[in-house]
Amino acid sequence: MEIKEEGTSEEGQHFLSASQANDTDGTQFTSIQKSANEPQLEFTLACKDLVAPVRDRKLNTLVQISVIHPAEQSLTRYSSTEIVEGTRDPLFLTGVIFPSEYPIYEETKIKLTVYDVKDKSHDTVRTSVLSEHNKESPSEVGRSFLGYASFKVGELLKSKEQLLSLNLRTSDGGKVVGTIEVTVVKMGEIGDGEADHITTDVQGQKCALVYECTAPESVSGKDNLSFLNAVLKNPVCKLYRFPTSDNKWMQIREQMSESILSFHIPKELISLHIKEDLCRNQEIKELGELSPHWDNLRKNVLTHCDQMVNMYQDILTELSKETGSSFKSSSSKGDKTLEFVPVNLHLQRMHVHSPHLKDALYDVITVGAPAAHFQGFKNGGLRKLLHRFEAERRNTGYQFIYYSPENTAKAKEVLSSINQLQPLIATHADLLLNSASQRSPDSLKNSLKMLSEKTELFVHAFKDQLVRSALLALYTARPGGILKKPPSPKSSPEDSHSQDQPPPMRRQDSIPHHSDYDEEEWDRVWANVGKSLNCIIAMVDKLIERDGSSEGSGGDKDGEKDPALADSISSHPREDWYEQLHPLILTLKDCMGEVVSRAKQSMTFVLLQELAYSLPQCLMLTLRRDIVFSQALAGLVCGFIIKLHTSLHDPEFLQQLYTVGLIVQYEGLLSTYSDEIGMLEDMAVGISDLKKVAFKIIEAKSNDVLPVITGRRENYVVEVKLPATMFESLPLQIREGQLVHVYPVLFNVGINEQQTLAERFGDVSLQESINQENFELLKEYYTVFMEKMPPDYISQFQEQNDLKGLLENLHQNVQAKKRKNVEIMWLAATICRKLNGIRFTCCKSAKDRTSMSVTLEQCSILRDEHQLHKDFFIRALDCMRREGCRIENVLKNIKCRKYAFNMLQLMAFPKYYRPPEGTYGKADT
Ligand SMILES: O=P(O)(O)O[C@H]1[C@H](O)[C@@H](O)[C@H](OP(=O)(O)O)[C@@H](OP(=O)(O)O)[C@H]1O
Repeated sequence: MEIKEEGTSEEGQHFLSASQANDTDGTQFTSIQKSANEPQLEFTLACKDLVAPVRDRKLNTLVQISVIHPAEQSLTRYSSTEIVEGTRDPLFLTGVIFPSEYPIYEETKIKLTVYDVKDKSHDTVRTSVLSEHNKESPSEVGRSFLGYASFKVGELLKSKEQLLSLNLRTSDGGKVVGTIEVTVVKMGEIGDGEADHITTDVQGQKCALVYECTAPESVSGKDNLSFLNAVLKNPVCKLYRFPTSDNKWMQIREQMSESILSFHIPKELISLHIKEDLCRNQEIKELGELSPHWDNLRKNVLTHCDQMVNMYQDILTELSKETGSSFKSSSSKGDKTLEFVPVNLHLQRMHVHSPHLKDALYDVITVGAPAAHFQGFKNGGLRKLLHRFEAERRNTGYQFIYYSPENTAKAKEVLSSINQLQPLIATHADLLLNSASQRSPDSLKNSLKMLSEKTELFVHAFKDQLVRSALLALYTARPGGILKKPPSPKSSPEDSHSQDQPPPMRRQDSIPHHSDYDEEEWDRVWANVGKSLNCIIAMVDKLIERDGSSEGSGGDKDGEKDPALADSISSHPREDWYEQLHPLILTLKDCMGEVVSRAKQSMTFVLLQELAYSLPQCLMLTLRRDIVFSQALAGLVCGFIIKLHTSLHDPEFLQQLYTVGLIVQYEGLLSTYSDEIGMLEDMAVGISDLKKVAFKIIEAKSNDVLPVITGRRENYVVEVKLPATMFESLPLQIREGQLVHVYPVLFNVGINEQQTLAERFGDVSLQESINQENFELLKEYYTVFMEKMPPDYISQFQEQNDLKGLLENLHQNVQAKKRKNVEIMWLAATICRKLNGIRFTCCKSAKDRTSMSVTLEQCSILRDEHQLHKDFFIRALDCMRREGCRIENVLKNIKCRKYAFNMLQLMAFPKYYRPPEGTYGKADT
């Protein structure tokens, strides 16, 4: 019989669709699907009275689960249990789960093969697909066959109490070598009080394990899940049962899913960059006539900028070929065409069903640290590169005007406001005229209100010294436009500080004053907008007043009009209002046009300065920042959508969304040594840049549920769609479009051998300053949270959570000069969970160290929140690492079931970050 391996990203996880599977070879099979999103079948295993091949040998056993699909006769390896040591009656904690997508039917046959493991270092070190000729696969090395049993799924489901007790037989089918019990697990389906007592002897200790569940409790709402499944792909599911401290069972479903957002967000973002840069290039072209010096600079900038846009377009074309992709493997980290795509992004979910407690979900997004791998780290990462770039720009005396990053950002913001507000004001002005022509006072008042609001915003956007100083600078750059003193932007504190130093703009020092420049002209142009709005307001007041008075005095008590007044009204024909307002609106539009043209040019001139200095370095830095941001944003959007869907039922969470916003906590495991310093420097900036992102929740109008991004580099809004029924259940503020802000924080603790080197011979200051800065950010969020959430909620919240104590503890740990202080990560993660935040764990590839950390976090939660029996902590940890979702993650990344650690590396790891024997080794990463 042919044997295939399942459970790899290549084969096992790309399941047949239900319709495909139901009709294989035209034969109909009996479906066992219960509900679209629930696993189809879950069972646990235990053996009894196993017979050892050699007398008195203590058995170390595992069960390998294989599937014989009814349409084929070949055997597909599906999963394994963990190894239970030293007993003839092993009770396995790792169960078997067939997720909703898996083609399994009542006719499907399951084969259970029990092995005695002699050498653990060989076990689980399996390749993904067995070679046809190699019958003795690496998985058989170090283990010997004890016996097997098989059953049909239908037999199990129809059995009394959904339990089968099967004889294990030798390969010739003759001798019975023990029994194996298969018990169906119905997570959340056993009513309160029902219990199934199992007595077992685990590792020599007798303990009565009670299998008991509380009433079913939907943890996230089934409707939400189906919607969520539109963005999550290729789930890998694992099942465990662990004993609690009062000797009952808890059940754990572990799920790991890819997301199509891995590719969708980068594509959206690159399209936006292209749009933004094309628009900027056009604005630079439209700067008007410049002196030969500036004109040459402009030409040079445009050549480079056009090349850059072409490059983004090429990347987008390449990415667009990746239709349907939802995963970038760790081995593709350095691929140029996939640079914007996050590495190994997954939702890692733990669903806990434990006695007496409500079901709980714990989500962590695992992803490779956002970093520009293709560009490399020879010169460091963004944090250092940006800092160096600014310092050089500030200190180089050359023919450019130095605008600080704050000023450049401000210029982009002004340009963005112009582009947004000008069309809006024009629309509201037209609506006002429309109301006027309909002679509708109420509608006129409403239109005027909207017009005034937007115009005030518009006027406010230019209330900045930067616009004035840039106008002056631009004037000097025009042919013949020269000044005595160089214009210098004064709005940033850094600049006022640098005023004490000699001014850097030496070229302009020698330029004589140009007497023609009228510095007040801009104020006049700008003020004219306000003035023309005031004229409109006055006119509307007048029109409404006249209308009111004519109506009020013209009608008698019966509502009949005085014929004399009726005459006077008819002398103001209907189009009067329109005609009165029309010229004023035209004036407003003209004044606005004048402001826009000047402000746009002056702000574009600021951007030209930034670009003109150190081409192409400046553009390469922007590219690097875009790449890192894209990876970070893809993860964030994924985390946000998952959080939203799983917490939609929680009114406090929804209130938190629009009153406070969400904390997003990143755990970094990078070392501060060699290339990973650069990665950490990239990551720190990428995560900090997420502050520029806000979310808007909108109603989905079609089946396209994918988020849409709007905005430009300084300011993005991600529109997340919800189906009508869910959208309607949201608070009014969110439905009305109030933005949801995010507060990203990063805590990094290097744990590997490289970090040991950094601690002994290198420098850990980068990690220290990141942790300190981010502690301050976390504290700020906490303060806002306490201020803005309702007092009733806060008093209850404080009773249940000692957040203040946790923060104090974190602060002490951040200050302490302790090596590999992983306490920082546990505290930061706990605070994040308690604050309802979004959790992330990252290392270089999100494969090995991340897997250790995320499994440790899961087991620590089970211990602290779900009373995991203390004697089973390590066993639970080993189960998850040996047979859980994370080893599948390694497999799907590098096609090998081994964490890429060697003994030496592991010796440097903190104790609980070391995987069990047999699961690690030299891997070709
Ligand atoms: O190349 P060796 O010496 O085997 O070291 C590995 C590390 O031990 C792993 O920790 C790295 O993976 P993670 O970044 O997922 O932890 C792993 O990263 P990679 O999978 O990206 O190559 C390697 O750096």
